[in-house]
Amino acid sequence: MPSIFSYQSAEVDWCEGNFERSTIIAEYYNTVNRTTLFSLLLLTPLNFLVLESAGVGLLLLTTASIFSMYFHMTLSYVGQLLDELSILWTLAVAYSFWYPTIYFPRCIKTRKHFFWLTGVTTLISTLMSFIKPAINAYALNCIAFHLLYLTRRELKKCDDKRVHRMATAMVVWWVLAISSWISDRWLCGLWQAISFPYFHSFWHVLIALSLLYCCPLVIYFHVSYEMPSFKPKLEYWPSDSWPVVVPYVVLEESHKQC
Ligand SMILES: CCCCCCCC/C=C\CCCCCCCC(=O)N[C@@H](CO)[C@H](O)/C=C/CCCCCCCCCCCCC
Ligand SMILES: [Ca+2]
Ligand SMILES: [Zn+2]
Repeated sequence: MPSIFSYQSAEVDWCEGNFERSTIIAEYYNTVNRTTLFSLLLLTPLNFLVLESAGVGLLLLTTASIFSMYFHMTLSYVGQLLDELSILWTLAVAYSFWYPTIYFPRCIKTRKHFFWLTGVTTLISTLMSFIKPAINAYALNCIAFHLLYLTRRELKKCDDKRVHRMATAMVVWWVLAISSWISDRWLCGLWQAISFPYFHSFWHVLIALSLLYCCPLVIYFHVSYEMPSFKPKLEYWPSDSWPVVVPYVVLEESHKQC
């Protein structure tokens, strides 16, 4: 019986061929393409200026990215669980810190109670994730649908064009990302037949781009709900008109918009 640390002991194997470009890296392109890390490096200084707690989220996202590299390098059972559980706990921390109070379930009165609810739910999910690891990634992807629902509700109340522009960019990149993820999972035979089994690599790039827009939006709504003495504004670096931009949040004098 192989050890849980052994190469290829994971339940999941992505479409890219194993050990084709290296003898120690199972899926070369899925391992070396680390856009998440690069985009986070860009986001870090910009977001820290606004919200100190964003640092925790960024640290967890960086950890998730490193575990994902380890997973694709080894395709081990431990690698798969580290990859999935680090995403689960990052989402849990993001929900506990930044989930708007107005969306709390009726029985939850304070953020402290919500923190406990998130903690217990995540702990139970962590234990359940060992039962059938192959379905964990599907469950994690479903969380994006809840984020889509929240975004839709927020956009209905908000007429700031910059917020709508950023949310559109986030959703467009996410649609492309999830299409690539599903293509790699379900249509691998087809991609191998045309010698192009790299859609999981595209997923890494595209989900990182979606997160690049998601993080400032999360901060924007957090500040507008929980820090009423500030008015957040979404900006793009170096300027709005550039084709490639880094989005970030600035705080102006209080005058609530959304
Ligand atoms: C100020 C900071 C705010 C941070 C809030 C953002 C919280 C997002 C938390 C985690 C997302 C990490 C996603 C990176 C995944 C990289 C690893 C990976 O590719 N793993 C795969 C295997 O290698 C695995 O199969 C993938 C599993 C599915 C992950 C699904 C994550 C959904 C996250 C939702 C993204 C938001 C985009 C907006 C949607 C409208
Ligand atoms: Ca593979
Ligand atoms: Zn991956």
